[in-house]
Amino acid sequence: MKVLQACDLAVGYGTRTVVNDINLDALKGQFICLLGPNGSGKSTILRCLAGLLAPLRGSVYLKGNQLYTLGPGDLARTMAVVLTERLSPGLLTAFEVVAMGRYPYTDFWGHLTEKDRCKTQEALRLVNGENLATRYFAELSDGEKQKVMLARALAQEPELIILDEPTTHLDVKHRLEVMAILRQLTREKGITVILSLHEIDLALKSCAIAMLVKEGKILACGPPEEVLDEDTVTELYDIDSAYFSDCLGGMELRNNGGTLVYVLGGAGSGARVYRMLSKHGFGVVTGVIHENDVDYHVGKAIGATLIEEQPFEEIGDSSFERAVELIRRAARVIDAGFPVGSLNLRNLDLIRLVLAQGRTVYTLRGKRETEELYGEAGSRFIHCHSLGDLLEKLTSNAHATG
Ligand SMILES: Nc1ncnc2c1ncn2[C@@H]1O[C@H](COP(=O)(O)OP(=O)(O)OP(=O)(O)O)[C@@H](O)[C@H]1O
Repeated sequence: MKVLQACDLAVGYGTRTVVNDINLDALKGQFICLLGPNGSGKSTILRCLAGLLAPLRGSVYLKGNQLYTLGPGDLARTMAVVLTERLSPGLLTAFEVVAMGRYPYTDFWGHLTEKDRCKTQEALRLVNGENLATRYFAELSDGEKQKVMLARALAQEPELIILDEPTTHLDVKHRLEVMAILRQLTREKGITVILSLHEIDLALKSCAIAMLVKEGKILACGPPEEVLDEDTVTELYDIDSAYFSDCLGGMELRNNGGTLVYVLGGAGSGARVYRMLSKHGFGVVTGVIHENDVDYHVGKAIGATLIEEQPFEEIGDSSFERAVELIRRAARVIDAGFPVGSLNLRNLDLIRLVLAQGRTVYTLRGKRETEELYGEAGSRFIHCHSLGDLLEKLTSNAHATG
């Protein structure tokens, strides 16, 4: 069932069109997210879908009816809107603010019936905010206020909720909590949610449909798994200092080179080392790494030089020889403590080769483990007990010749 429909919509202010050609079918229980750079027009679209701004062209239908023909009561019983503007409700408690959401159902004087009180309590429960009921709204934190505003929208018992940047100013816990609540509402209560977000990873993990807005038009609209690929995200935000990995579902800051460090990683042991090195201005080379390894994807996302091997293949001669060449050029070599199996045994040979040349290898393994893996040569490593320790040793003059 289509709850909200936008047909050939153009939105803007006065004579200025902000976004053109918007078409959207929002179905019952669907979670839809608008993504785009600052000023691209997400809020303007949401205001228009919410009936707060008249379209420049085209139409919006709410359950089949032209939005602008509906009276405020009908509208409020179907749609709730949570915008970014902060509410200043004087000395009202959170319960009283949530109860304001009952206005489509109360009498002229706004008297709350027992049912209204129950619905208000229920809305607070749905956002895990029962403990906030008696506190003054003005004294709540941003995250708590956001939950209360969401509860107020729920108290309206709407079929559709429109939210503008509901995760802004929230810490990671509250951000995830708000998204989890919204997702639960779509699944369990069949409420349709349309919101704008700045976090691509949250959109990817929560929404059924992502609408990408840029420079006056809709760049793409569809399941985020399909529309949020590396090239589209780069185009959407004009990013060149970071890279979006659709496999990892997040951004990585680009490695800008510097002293070249060769990292032998695998199975996630390399990822945190790459990030730390990249952050501190080192250039990262890594391998031999299998193309299905998480370290491969992180390495690729930060722009490290990769020496890769086919998934589930033993390390072949050509990748081994390339690794030997790049290790020779690297100023430092790090053994990130990767698990050793039949497919990556030759990475141990690479390390043995470096040791045989009289060079230093920094390792995150314990002494006993290096002795087990490398025999006598195991005593020639520089052991680092943490990433901080590794960084200190890498940068200290004592080991500058690495
Ligand atoms: N009331 C207004 N009158 C005129 N122009 C406006 C008004 N509100 C916003 N704009 C302009 O419309 C454009 C789109 O703004 P909008 O707030 O919709 O973008 P947004 O994608 O939500 O941005 P952000 O991510 O920064 O919140 C901007 O150029 C903005 O300056």
